[in-house]
Amino acid sequence: MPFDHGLGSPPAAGSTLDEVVQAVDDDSVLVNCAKPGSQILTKMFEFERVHGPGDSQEAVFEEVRPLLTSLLDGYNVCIMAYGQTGGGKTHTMIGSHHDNHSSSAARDQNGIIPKAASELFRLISERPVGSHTVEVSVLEVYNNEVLDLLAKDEEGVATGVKRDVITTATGTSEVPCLAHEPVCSGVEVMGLLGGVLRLRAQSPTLVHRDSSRSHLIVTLTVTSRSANALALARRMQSSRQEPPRTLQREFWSPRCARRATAPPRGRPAPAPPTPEDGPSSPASSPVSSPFSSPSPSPRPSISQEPIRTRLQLVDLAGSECHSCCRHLWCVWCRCHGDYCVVAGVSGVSGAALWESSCINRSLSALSDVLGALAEQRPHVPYRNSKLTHLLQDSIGGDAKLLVMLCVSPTQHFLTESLQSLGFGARARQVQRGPPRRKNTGLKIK
Ligand SMILES: Nc1ncnc2c1ncn2[C@@H]1O[C@H](COP(=O)(O)OP(=O)(O)OP(=O)(O)O)[C@@H](O)[C@H]1O
Repeated sequence: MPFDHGLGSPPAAGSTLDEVVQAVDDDSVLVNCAKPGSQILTKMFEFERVHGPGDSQEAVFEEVRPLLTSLLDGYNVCIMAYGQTGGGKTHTMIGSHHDNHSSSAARDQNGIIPKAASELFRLISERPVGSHTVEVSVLEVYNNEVLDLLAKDEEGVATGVKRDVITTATGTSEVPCLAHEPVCSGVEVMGLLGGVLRLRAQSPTLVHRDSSRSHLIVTLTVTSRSANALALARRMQSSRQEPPRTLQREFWSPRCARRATAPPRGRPAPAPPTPEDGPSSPASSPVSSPFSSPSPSPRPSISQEPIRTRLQLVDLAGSECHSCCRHLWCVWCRCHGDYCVVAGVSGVSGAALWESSCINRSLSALSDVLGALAEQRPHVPYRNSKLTHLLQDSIGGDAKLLVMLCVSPTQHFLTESLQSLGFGARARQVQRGPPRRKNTGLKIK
């Protein structure tokens, strides 16, 4: 990584002496350090897949691709990047050309979010027209506050509106009033994201000039409608009959409902609602309905209700060990809890220190949650931070979860790399139930 050689004296060209973290094969990382005057450290970590510095963004995305099929097959999916500041999380999740994701050079450098968004719409294009609709929401967790980056003020400008996280009656976490934007292509997703990324908190750290000081959570919510419901909708369209007005309420999002009556330019109109979309039966509707005719119609069933699945893409803020504890055997939790506050003596102070402390506390809370889940403790402290409360359903729930660890190979960042690898090892110990598929009746062709 560029910052690896930005501190201290750069190693001679081609030198690997400074590299103490190595990808030894497809699934193993070897940490091998013989620092003069200290004990030799040799430690092996195993993961599902390990990529070296030479691997392209496309190669990394290949790990993610199958999860998008899972998303359309009814699973929730969460992909998060974890690692020290400057370690390559934003590069991995978004890419290094934030502004223009569509030129071919930029496409090579695109990260998981733009690639996943276009792959998702490619997969949707292979399914029956109108069977899937997608909405995007963007949240930032900054200084332990949740900001809705798509929410607009009265003048229609996105400014980042503070939101709450609540636990619903069913025990899941939810953000009331969260803004969702309907999207129809990967380019549209990145256009929206490009517009709001400028709101994301950024400031320099000791090792990274453009460090993101907040956690970013981009969520693509897919609403899928079964083949039966679609067939019925088409029959209605071909007979040019209007659906009963009351049924329009059954779209889950008010924005979708608006779109059903007036689709924006360039977007296909969604299929009209069907009786199976909602609980109101034609008999109870005061409006004369085509479905009250004696002609046979598909029986309402669970499989005909729209289902929602969520793809959460998380670019975590970078963990940061300050120089007060930057030595080989530093215990990582010391600089990820309250101890961080004393790091002011190392040159970080005021707002930057507070930011840093909030980031480290929330990452510490994330690690605590993983620890509680790994040890199958009866209480999992999700609510100790907004980050873990928000991600509760993905970390401990029924989602397919992929954690991407971004580590530096150099000795200078050994402490941080060991900490990140330890976090990954802990995440692997978590034994959850198998990911749960939504709406078993949904048949996807
Ligand atoms: N694999 C890589 N190949 C080329 N450049 C990279 C790679 N990883 C990171 N970089 C570059 O290194 C710099 C830091 O990366 P990035 O912004 O992704 O770090 P980060 O982990 O998100 O940091 P922070 O947590 O401080 O925001 C960027 O300029 C990025 O383009």
